[in-house]
Parts: sequence; structure tokens; C-alpha cells
Amino acid sequence: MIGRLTLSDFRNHADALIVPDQPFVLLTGDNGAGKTNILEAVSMLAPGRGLRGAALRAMTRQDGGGSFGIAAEVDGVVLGTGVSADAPDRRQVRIGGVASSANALADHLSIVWLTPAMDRLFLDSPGGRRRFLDRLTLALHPGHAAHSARYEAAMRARNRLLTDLRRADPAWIGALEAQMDEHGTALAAARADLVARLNRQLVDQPDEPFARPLIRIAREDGASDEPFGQRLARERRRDAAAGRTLSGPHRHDLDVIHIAKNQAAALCSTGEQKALLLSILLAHAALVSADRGQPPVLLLDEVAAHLDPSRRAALFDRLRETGGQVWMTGTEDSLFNELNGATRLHVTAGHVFRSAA
Ligand SMILES: Nc1ncnc2c1ncn2[C@@H]1O[C@H](COP(=O)(O)OP(=O)(O)OP(=O)(O)O)[C@@H](O)[C@H]1O
Repeated sequence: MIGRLTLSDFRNHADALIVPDQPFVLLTGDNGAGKTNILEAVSMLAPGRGLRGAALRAMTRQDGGGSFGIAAEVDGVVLGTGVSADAPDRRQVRIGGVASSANALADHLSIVWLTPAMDRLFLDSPGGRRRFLDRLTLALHPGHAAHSARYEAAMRARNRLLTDLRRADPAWIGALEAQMDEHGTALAAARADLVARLNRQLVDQPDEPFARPLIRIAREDGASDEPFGQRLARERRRDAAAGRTLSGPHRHDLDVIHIAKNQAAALCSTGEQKALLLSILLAHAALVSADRGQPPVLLLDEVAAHLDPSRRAALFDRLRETGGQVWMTGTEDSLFNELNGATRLHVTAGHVFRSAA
């Protein structure tokens, strides 16, 4: 749980302080006030590029001095991240005052989010679904981000060598494939573990008011029992001709079925797709809570707006049951009238005020 959050020169917030003292943190305010920016700041307390997937430069306040900082107190440890003006593209991370890697943040806090952009998650390309899957996986397997980074780095290096296969040193390609094998196998295993446990968790969930999903990993690269490293070696020529690596966990996809309708998520209505995502998030929160003894922090950007009042009330109840901290945004205070146990904040033009309860 985040006990205290400070932002400096982050997006439109020159200087903001938020001290949550309730399980829910509600951010309300007009369009463009800076609500999502606060969720994005929180999302930067996890490995990766945050909930917008934006470049670090874009996060630096336009009229600021070229640096930004985010700091949060989590169970007595201060997690900090930001950039300095002389290195605006290099993310710096400090944990308990000590310079650390961004991936180490996953040992302290798991953070999962739902944003309006994810309304198209099941319709858009697999990349977004993989990022979502990996974000969920990271909460159970804190080493997942490091495996992912090393896998991608080895794959990029292999792809470069394959552009001139005849001159490339086969031993060097082999070494890179061994790294891809090691980290790719770990990636795939962690994802498979997450999916299996999520499905077990979802068995006990009701079909209403949120749709119950069945989750699978789809393999665009074709299922194969062949050891991954061996497969990469066998497919060198094919990959060289394609100009990229065609097999591996970077080509796996998240496949979600609406159980009651026996329908793929992509065919479901927008509201049903959102309900499927909420079910996944709620089941995931229960799983993480049981596994790590600490539920994830949930960042829900404008989730309440499109829910009818009874679903909204059910969502608040279910979120409360997770026992974790839930950050929510909305333009209307009235959407959250029935919600008890919330730190209510009003955001306007990059300023955050505590609202009257
Ligand atoms: N680097 C930056 N420096 C200064 N301002 C920025 C920067 N990046 C974005 N902004 C401003 O932040 C505002 C958007 O904030 P945000 O997305 O948090 O709004 P919001 O309150 O969530 O609005 P909505 O209800 O429309 O989603 C915009 O006015 C945008 O111009």
C-alpha cells in the first residue's frame, strides 16, 4: 500500500502530495485536470514504461527544469523514480535511498491497471494483450521483467546477426539462442503458471455481474514440444529470410473466452469485454494477495463511468474485498456517492485538493 506519494514536475503536476489514509483513493476533476497523470505516476513505481507506455521525456513537465521525480512510501520503504535534466531518457530508481534497477521495484509492489485505452485490448494487436499478461504475471513472479528484458536483448542481437547469416559466427548465434532459450522458457513458464492459477481462481467466481472468463495462451508460432533453443537453431534460415525471429514467447497471445456465452472476448460487446477484464483483475488480486500476502495496487482509470448503478455497487464491493489499495478516477463525484472508505481528492489544473468527505 502506498502511504504517501509525492510528484515533482511530473506531467502537469509541478508539486503534488497525496497521503492516502483509506483503501480507496478517488481522484475526481474535469477532463485534462491531471487525474490519469497521477495514476501514471503510480504505475511508474513498477518496472516498465507505465500505464501509457510513454517515453520518459513526455513525462517531464513542459515548463519545468527538465527533470521529474516520483516518490512513494510503501510499508516503510521509500520507492523513488525519475529522470534528471542531464539524462532525460534514463530512468533512475532508488529503493530505500539506494540506486536500484527498475525491475527491483517488483519486489516491493505489484501494480495492475485498467485504462479506457484497454477497452480495445481484445480487438487490437497481440502486443497490448501480452503486456497485460506480463503485468499480471509480474505480480506473481517478480523476476519476470528481468527475464523479459534479457530475452528481448538476446533476440535483438540475434536478429542483427541473422541479417548477414553467412558471415555471422554460428557459435555467437548459438550463445544468443541459449540465452533466449533460458529466459524465454522462464517467461513462458511464468505466464503458464499465472494462467493456470487464474483459471483455478476464476472457477469459484460468479458469472454475474461480471462475466467469467476462461484464459488461455495462444501460440502464433505454433505449439511445439521441441526444446526452444534447438528450434531456434533449426529455424535460423527461415528467421533470416523473414528478418525477425518467428518463434518464441514474444509471439504468444492472451486468449480470453466468455464462458457463459462460449464466445471469444473480441466478439463480446464493449461492456462485456470490460466485465471480463474486471473479472480477471479481481481474481488476480485475490491470487496475488494469497501468494504474496499483499494484494496488488489497482489503478482504475474511469471504470465507473460506463457501469450501471448495480454493477458499480458490485464492483466497489468486490474491490473492497481484495483488501488492497484501489486508485480510481472519474469526472463526476456522484459516481462514487455510495463508496465508503475513500480518500477523496479533487484535481484541477495540476493541483490536488482534499475534498470534503
Ligand atoms: N509533460 C507534460 N507537461 C505538462 N502538461 C502535460 C504533460 N503531459 C501531459 N500534460 C497535460 O496533462 C493533462 C492531461 O492530464 P490527464 O490525462 O491526467 O487528464 P485527466 O484528468 O485524466 O483527464 P480526462 O478526464 O480527460 O481523462 C493535459 O492537459 C495535458 O496537456
